Amino acid sequence: MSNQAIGVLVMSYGTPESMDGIEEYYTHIRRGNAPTPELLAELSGRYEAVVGGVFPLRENTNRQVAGLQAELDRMHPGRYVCYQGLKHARPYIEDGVAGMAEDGIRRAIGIVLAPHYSTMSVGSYVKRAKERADELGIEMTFVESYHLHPKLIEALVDRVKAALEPFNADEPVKVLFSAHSLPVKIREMNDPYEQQLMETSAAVAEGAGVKDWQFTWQSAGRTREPWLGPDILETLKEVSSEGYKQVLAAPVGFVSDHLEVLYDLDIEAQAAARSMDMKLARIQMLNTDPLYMATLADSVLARDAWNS
Ligand SMILES: CC1=C(CCC(=O)O)c2cc3nc(cc4[nH]c(cc5[nH]c(cc1n2)c(C)c5CCC(=O)O)c(CCC(=O)O)c4C)C(CCC(=O)O)=C3C
Ligand SMILES: [Fe+2]
Repeated sequence: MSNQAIGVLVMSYGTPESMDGIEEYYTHIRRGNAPTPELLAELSGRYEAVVGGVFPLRENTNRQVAGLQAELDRMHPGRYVCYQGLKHARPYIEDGVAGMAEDGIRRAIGIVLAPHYSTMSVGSYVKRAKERADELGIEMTFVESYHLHPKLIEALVDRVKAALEPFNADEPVKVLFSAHSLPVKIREMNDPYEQQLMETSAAVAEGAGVKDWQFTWQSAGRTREPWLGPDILETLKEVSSEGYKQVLAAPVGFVSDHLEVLYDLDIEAQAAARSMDMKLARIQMLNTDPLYMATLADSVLARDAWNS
């Protein structure tokens, strides 16, 4: 059975389904190596602190996939069918590709719910999808990044402006753009991740009229190898020692409310800022912002080589 529709594999990091699923999830992230009891307890503690039985990334990813489908239907009724594929949870990336094959899809486009390309992030999603698609005879192309898409920048500019409003306008505010750290070894691979993040940050700062900003990393992994820094906790100390009392966190490397934002920023960084007597606010995440949904849809259409 052949299906003329174009499959759209929407890929995201994935999150456990419940507290009981954290060990399996963490084992998958660690490539099959079960975490030590200490590591497991530490991660479970972070989820417990924010979610209380709900894992917001799952709902948000579901809503983003539905939002993209609706936007594609509006632009090209009936041409595209979205499937979900997660990196570390079910439905896995391979399950999403298999679902397309079951429906008779022969041609597909892959896109990741993360704007910036790294071989260690988007590159690994693409590799897994492509391997399964090759096995199943699906012709597949990929959106690699969309970090400077004008609608993405506009959505982030709106959020920075809105989040700056409640600050005291007579005192300086430091804007800290941030993203998930990666192992320092990406620098040897000529990886575009850092440059793309700097480009997004500079474009958003310019659009929002922000002059006083810097980029910082967050959420480095718990491994022995060195990760990109400085971490936001160090940067907050530095900014405090320079005399700042007001800071806005703009985690432009993420598109959804999830652990790295709700714990690492809203609980951990917030506590650090409070201890230094600084006011720390955060921009709202994109989630299903119509401008973000349009960014994804535009990027899919631009990759549709079969569109005559
Ligand atoms: C680049 C990047 C993004 C952004 C791009 C993208 O979205 O893809 C991202 C997002 C996310 N990372 C997340 C969670 C975790 N990441 C971990 C560990 C790791 N992340 C890495 C990279 C990234 N991660 C890497 C290189 C590791 C080390 C292990 C490995 O080499 O793979 C660990 C293990 C424990 C720890 O180290 O903290 C957890 C729990 C969640 C979901 C939160 C939720 O459930 O709400 C999200 C959205
Ligand atoms: Fe991560």
